[in-house]
Amino acid sequence: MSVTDVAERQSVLDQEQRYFDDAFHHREAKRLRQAEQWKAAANPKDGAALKAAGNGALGSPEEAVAFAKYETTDEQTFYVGMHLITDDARDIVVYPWQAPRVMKLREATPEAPADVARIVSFTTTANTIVDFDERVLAEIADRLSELDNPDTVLIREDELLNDALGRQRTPEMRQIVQTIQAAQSALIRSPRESLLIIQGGPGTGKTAVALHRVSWLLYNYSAGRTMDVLDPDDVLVVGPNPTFTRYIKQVLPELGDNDVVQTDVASMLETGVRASRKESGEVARVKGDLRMLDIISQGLQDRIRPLREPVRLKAEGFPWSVEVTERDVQPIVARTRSMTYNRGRSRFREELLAFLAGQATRTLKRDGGVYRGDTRQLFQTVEVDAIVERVWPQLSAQAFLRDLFGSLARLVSAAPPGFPVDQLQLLQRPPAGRLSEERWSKEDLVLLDAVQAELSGEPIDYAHIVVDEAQDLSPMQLSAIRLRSRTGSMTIVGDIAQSTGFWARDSWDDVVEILQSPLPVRRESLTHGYRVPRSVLALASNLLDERDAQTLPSVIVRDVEPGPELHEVAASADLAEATLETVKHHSARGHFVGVVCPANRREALEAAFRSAGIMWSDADRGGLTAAINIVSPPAAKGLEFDAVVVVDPAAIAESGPQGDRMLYIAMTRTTHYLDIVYPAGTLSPALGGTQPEDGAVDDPATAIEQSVLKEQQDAAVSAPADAQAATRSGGPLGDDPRSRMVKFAAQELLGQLRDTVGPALWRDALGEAIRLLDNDVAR
Ligand SMILES: Nc1ncnc2c1ncn2[C@@H]1O[C@H](COP(=O)(O)OP(=O)(O)OP(=O)(O)O)[C@@H](O)[C@H]1O
Repeated sequence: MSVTDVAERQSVLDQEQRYFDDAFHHREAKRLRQAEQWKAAANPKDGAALKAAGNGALGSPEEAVAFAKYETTDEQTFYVGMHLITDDARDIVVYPWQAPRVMKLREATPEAPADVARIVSFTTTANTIVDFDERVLAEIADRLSELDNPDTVLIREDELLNDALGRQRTPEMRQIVQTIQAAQSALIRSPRESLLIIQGGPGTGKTAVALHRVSWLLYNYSAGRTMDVLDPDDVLVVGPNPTFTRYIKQVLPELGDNDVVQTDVASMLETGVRASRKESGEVARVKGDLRMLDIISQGLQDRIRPLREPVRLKAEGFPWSVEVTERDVQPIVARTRSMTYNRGRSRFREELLAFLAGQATRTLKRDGGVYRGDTRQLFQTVEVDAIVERVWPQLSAQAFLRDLFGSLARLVSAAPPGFPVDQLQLLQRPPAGRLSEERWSKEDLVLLDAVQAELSGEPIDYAHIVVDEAQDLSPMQLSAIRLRSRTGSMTIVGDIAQSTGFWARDSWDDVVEILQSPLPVRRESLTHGYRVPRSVLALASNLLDERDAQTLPSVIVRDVEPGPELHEVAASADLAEATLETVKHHSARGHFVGVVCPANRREALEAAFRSAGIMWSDADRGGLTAAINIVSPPAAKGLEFDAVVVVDPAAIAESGPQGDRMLYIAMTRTTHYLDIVYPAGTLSPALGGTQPEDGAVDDPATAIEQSVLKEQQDAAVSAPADAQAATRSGGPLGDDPRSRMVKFAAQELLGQLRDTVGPALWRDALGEAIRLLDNDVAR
């Protein structure tokens, strides 16, 4: 850069810094005014409320006022920051990132600049600008017009984004406001009144988008902006488990949104109990089936019984009594049984009393007696309650479910026609001696919640619900979420190729159906991979079948060295030590490490860590509190680390019906380093292990590889000598001009492949290219 350039840059920087200082002055003056208002508030509670609101709206005094500036073709300027800043005349000095006008500006690209001419991004320390980067969209567009894949090039050149992605990971996810990409922005601000489903491969930013969308909604539906106000505590964010919730929980507060309810599916439920029982897969399947709703509903109806024996109730202070029979009770039950169970019960009691009062009045009239009080009080409460209890027993959700599971007859009677009896038998279990001793499973909690809703009506509902990692939810879990949605306005994010567990699915169709939103359904996808390095994704994608491979990110932003490292150990017994060495290597370099370890290896690994004096946190229990974290494969969902060590991949892959998907999830948690530690002879061919002896093709990824190999061999047999030389990889290439040309052409080809299709299809595509080439040469 010439001296003049440096001087010019400095002068621009000084000018921008003056703007920043001025904005800072306005923001801090407002903070002072607010502090005065809090002090002047009538009571401390009002003061605290004002303070909380003010803090959210202003951000921290340490924060830079802005992170970007947009100049439009008609010479308007928009400074953009985390929070709105106005001057004394109430003119806007800095726009908050969620402002609709700003979001539109941020979706400008060189190809579709709309009215954006120039974008300046600022790098700051507190409110001091240390650097800035400017992009003139028209100039970039000119440069890119020559290229086939401008989008990819642009992303690779985006220093701010690449810096953000290359930063060391921490135990908590961070906000990404400054680098939100155009496609992400479009989803963040898609209409509130919809059921939005976002599908995306690992690390495409689904969680980030979902959380920033919450912030966007809260800003754009805040008081003063609309009548249809969305309060923070009217938004629910549901994740798969408490570890995930802890991982994401700082993003919204960082964005200034403090009171959003963030939880996991089990904690969201109203049950009053904790899960302490584990179900087999087949029981879990039945318990997650939506037909359980019918069983619960009918099971409760079955608890309302006829009054088999007539009951005589003595009228106090009079020589007569009133008889209650099934004929008297039956019409009352018919009128009240469509209500929720508990409401129906209390209405039944009221109507029973009204019936008794009517009988008493009639008898008094007949006998010429006089009673000045309320005739309902002529009868003993305990006697009335005894009838109510016989007809309509009082039930808690736990008591009901225990009784239901304790009796096959009850289950059969409650089940809808055609429900297989063997499945009902799976539900049957002997009740514990006392209700407090009953042990409940995760699946039972969802049922208890559904019973609770049938007993006493729907739970607290929310105006907007975000569900992350939604691909694994059972129909009953989805139904529990639906119960909590006031209008059907929801954001559902996940990845079908990461769907595992008892309710693993291959499409979002049933999710849409079960959520039954009356609002328009929008299905969107995110296709750029921001987390997983190219080489890691290439390896992990071998685990996917062809359909799942279609969900892979089509543009991969991260391209880092070294690629995945495979560590073979001679004997199983050495696995823990080898893992320990790898972990030590990373922690010595300050990497945030996740060790994804299957259950069968856990004990030995922990013992090795203990005897080496290594501190670690158990992600399944506490959270990601240490620099080294041991994570079970299911708990790894949604998390990310600088370095991931996968222990015994074969054991992970064999852990369940979607074991390969589970291993894929484990491998794709890394932003940089991946180490796979495995006992000799156990690495699957998909990950580069040797073929099974009988040559059996037991996994579709291997099938793809084999078919390519075979095509290459066939081609080698039939093609002329020159073509054979060209198609075989041969030995390492030299540095002569011909070899350099070949290398260059190969790299070009590879680059084009990367930019065109996902890694799972690369080999196929190359195979096909070779076949076409052979045909050409043969002609
Ligand atoms: N525009 C962006 N700017 C900076 N960082 C980003 C951007 N988009 C995504 N990221 C980062 O990429 C990483 C992956 O994002 P995120 O966890 O939201 O992906 P995901 O699609 O939910 O992944 P998974 O399916 O594995 O759960 C995170 O660290 C996130 O902050």
